[in-house]
Amino acid sequence: MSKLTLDGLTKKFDDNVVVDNLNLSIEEGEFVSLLGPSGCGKSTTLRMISGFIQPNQGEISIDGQNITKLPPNKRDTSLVFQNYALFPHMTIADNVGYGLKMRKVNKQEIEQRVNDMLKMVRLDHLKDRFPGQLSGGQQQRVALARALVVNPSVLLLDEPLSNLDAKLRDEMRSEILNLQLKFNLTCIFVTHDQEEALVLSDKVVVMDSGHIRQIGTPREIFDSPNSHFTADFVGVRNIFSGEQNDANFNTNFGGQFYIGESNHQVHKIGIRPNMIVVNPPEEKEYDNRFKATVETLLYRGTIIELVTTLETGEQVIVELPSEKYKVNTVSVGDVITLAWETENVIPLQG
Ligand SMILES: Nc1ncnc2c1ncn2[C@@H]1O[C@H](COP(=O)(O)OP(=O)(O)OP(=O)(O)O)[C@@H](O)[C@H]1O
Repeated sequence: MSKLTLDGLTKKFDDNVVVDNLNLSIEEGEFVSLLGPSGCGKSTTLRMISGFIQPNQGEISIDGQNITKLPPNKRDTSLVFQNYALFPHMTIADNVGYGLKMRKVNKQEIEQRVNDMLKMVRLDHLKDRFPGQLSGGQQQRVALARALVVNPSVLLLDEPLSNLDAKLRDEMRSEILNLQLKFNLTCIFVTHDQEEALVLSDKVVVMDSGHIRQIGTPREIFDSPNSHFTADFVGVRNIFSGEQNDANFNTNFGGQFYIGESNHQVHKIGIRPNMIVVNPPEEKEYDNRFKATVETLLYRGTIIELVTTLETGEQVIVELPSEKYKVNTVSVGDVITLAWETENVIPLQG
């Protein structure tokens, strides 16, 4: 039996359907990310699971028990918010112990569990402070401790890292993963950041306009996005529309790319910018080799980004590793050769 099941979950605000007939099963100990752009219904889904929003239709079950109508405090879930949502006039220890107090756990046990949890997130030395006296990263660790101290069956995380700077975000990611493994937690993590979803998750659920577009392991989502939407979301910046003709793909611009045999008709293809080779040696064979003019060049630290145009008019974005292509190897206006292997072409269903 799955730990958590969403069955036909639907939420409307007035006439606006923001979550549309969502079906999803999550296994015990699984870390699942809901990944999608702002407004696609991720937070609404999480709030329905936690009980803060009632669905119009559908059912939510934990361990096979229908919890759809239960109030938040009767569900075995904890929600961690993006803005921490700590109680400003309570000490850190009281914040962490709040859920236990509400559950009428005795004082001595509360103290013990709060201390243990604060040690776990390395904040026991700050337990008498107030939230305003802590940094953003520390406050987020308190919020995590507060969520975990009640031993939830399912931990719900709503963009918990988006207010933190890059370095702290990395640290918190590891912290969350360590805690998840330690407690074998079932986690649902909402994010619009593809890297975060890929790093943390066992399973990624890509959402668009209230619908699930794709479910897969991080590797499946990254290597084999099934649609234009998912491909675009995970960094496949070159997507061409057109028609397949045997092993070739004729783009709407009139270019012809070799894509090899395919089991089904392909109407779009994608190629990652880092999979395109610039000025390969003449003797090296590629299925696809085209002349292109460099339109813009952007130095982005570890990579150099080129926007180029093929003779047939397709725009092709290329990312070159900076260490390999020194300054002035390629300049704006240059006509260069682009090449890519057929195996790096991603067929898209739509
Ligand atoms: N209480 C509400 N009343 C009316 N519309 C709402 C309400 N809450 C959310 N919405 C709308 O529902 C849609 C989905 O919102 P939701 O917060 O679930 O998206 P999201 O994917 O989590 O986006 P974000 O990352 O920006 O939070 C949006 O169009 C939003 O404006």
